[in-house]
Amino acid sequence: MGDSKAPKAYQTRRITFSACHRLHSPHLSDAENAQIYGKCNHINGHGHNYIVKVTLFGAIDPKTGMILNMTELKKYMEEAIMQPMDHKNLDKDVDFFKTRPSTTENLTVFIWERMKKVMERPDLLYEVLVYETENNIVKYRGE
Ligand SMILES: Nc1nc2c(c(=O)[nH]1)N=C([C@H](O)[C@H](O)COP(=O)(O)OP(=O)(O)OP(=O)(O)O)CN2
Ligand SMILES: [Zn+2]
Repeated sequence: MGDSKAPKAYQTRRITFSACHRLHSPHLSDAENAQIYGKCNHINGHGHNYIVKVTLFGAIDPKTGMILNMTELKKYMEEAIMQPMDHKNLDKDVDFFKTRPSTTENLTVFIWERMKKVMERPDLLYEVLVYETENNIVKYRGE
């Protein structure tokens, strides 16, 4: 069976990491920041146990039975997500968030861009889903 006729599937791996941040935009005044972000703008910051789900979409290789070995995906997620963000202060330790607020929306974009850089087959990347809390969830598909 050629690759074009192989069935396609979605493959997801989940990881968690811990980080602290505060919501503060360099594009807004202190008063605007306080008004828009409220308690999340507090100077002391606060922490989250983030959950990230990365989904790939692609053909199931007829020989291996896999889209991508989960061990490879784990390695990519370690490099793209855990190394820069786990147990870090997102605003101070990650350059990406020095020019934009560390919202969950921007986290999904950061993870998407990092995954694209580290993956050997970046065309397989389909979706990045981030739970900031169990109630606050953002997904990004590179649009
Ligand atoms: N659009 C966004 N809005 C908010 C974001 C965000 O990333 N994108 N983030 C925050 C804060 O970082 C904040 O930590 C949210 O915490 P909290 O309000 O405590 O979380 P919950 O909504 O889960 O808490 P409840 O108990 O359900 O109130 C704020 N806004
Ligand atoms: Zn927060």
